[in-house]
Amino acid sequence: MASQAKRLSPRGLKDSLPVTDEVARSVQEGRDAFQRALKTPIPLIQNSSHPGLLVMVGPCSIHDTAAGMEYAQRLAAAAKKYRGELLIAMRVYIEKPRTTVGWKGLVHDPDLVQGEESDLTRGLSVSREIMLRVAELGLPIVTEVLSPFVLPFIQDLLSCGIIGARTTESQTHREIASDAPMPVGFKNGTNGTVSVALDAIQAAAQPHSFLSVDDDGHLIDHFSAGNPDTFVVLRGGSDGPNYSAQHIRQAELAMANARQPVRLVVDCSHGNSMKDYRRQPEVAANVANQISAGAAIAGVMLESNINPGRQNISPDGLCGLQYGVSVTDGCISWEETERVLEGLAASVRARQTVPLTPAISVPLSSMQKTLEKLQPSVSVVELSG
Ligand SMILES: O=C[C@H](O)[C@H](O)COP(=O)(O)O
Ligand SMILES: C=C(OP(=O)(O)O)C(=O)O
Repeated sequence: MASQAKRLSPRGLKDSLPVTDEVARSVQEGRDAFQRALKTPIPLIQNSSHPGLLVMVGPCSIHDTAAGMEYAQRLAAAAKKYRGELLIAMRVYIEKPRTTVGWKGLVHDPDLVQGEESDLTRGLSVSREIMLRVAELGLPIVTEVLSPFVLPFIQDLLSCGIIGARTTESQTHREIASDAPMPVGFKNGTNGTVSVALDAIQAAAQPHSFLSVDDDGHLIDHFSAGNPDTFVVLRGGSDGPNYSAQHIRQAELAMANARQPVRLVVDCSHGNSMKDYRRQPEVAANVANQISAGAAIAGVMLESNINPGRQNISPDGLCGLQYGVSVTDGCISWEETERVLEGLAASVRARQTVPLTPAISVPLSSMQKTLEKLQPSVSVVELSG
């Protein structure tokens, strides 16, 4: 028998777990940094105003908030170490879209009771709480935007939203993206079709009238302004991976044909790793090579956890599980993640040491103008001799 419905309001939860001014500032800085990272390609000369390569990294899903926080602390240190080269954001995924059925994430089932009646009210609260604690570390948060009813409880803590492969074609999700106060990435479809993500970014850029939920939990007739800060995430699909240089060029061309700015992120997991987490470093290394050679890739996504692999949910709930191991898709270990981050940072450095000697002779004044347009912090000086 269904239990008695409880009334929930985003305002009630936000009042019990409020953001401080410092957290609000840090979330806004994360949103701005994402915007800048997407707007212009990683510069060929070091430029302090560009935040570097976007790296969205973290567990496939959060099921144990203590392990999630331990991961966040490690990642916050890495984010500091690579500041200026990598813009690191943590995947704090609290909802999981399932191909058929399965655990739907911390929001829906915080006690891992799968199939039995779960405590969604507690799920919302522990999900907001871990996001708040991660944001307090100064780490930008990225999550999949799945339920339109969950988003108002956590939106103020997000620096970026992702619409997953199973919902990129959904009008509801495109409407939500059109109203989001942050950049939103659309994944290609599960079968590998990129055109649906391109359709989505065009739809999300437009204003929409749609039903939404306000802070008091009431349905409202809402009007969105349209979101120009969207991007495509290439995640591969059932027809194989789509991260090769050829795939990147095809995607760039498709975006240009759709009159969209080229903003591409490669997901090293899912279809691109052929669902084998151990392949993610190989995908990341390939992407790193492309980045050092100047490819128009704004960022990468990685599924990573404290310990490698995955495990099935045990009937004993959290007590029956190995610490720091995913209960959804397999993840690379923290040690492997450190190696991948170093490789990505090295690719940004390599891109920025490409010799700038022009192959043809151009007048100094015109070269100076072009360079200053591309890199406002650079000045060209004439050398004698
Ligand atoms: O990223 C996670 C999974 O790929 C996604 O939730 C689908 O999982 P499933 O096919 O195991 O249901
Ligand atoms: C579900 C996910 O990805 P996708 O939508 O690409 O399957 C994910 O990144 O957790």
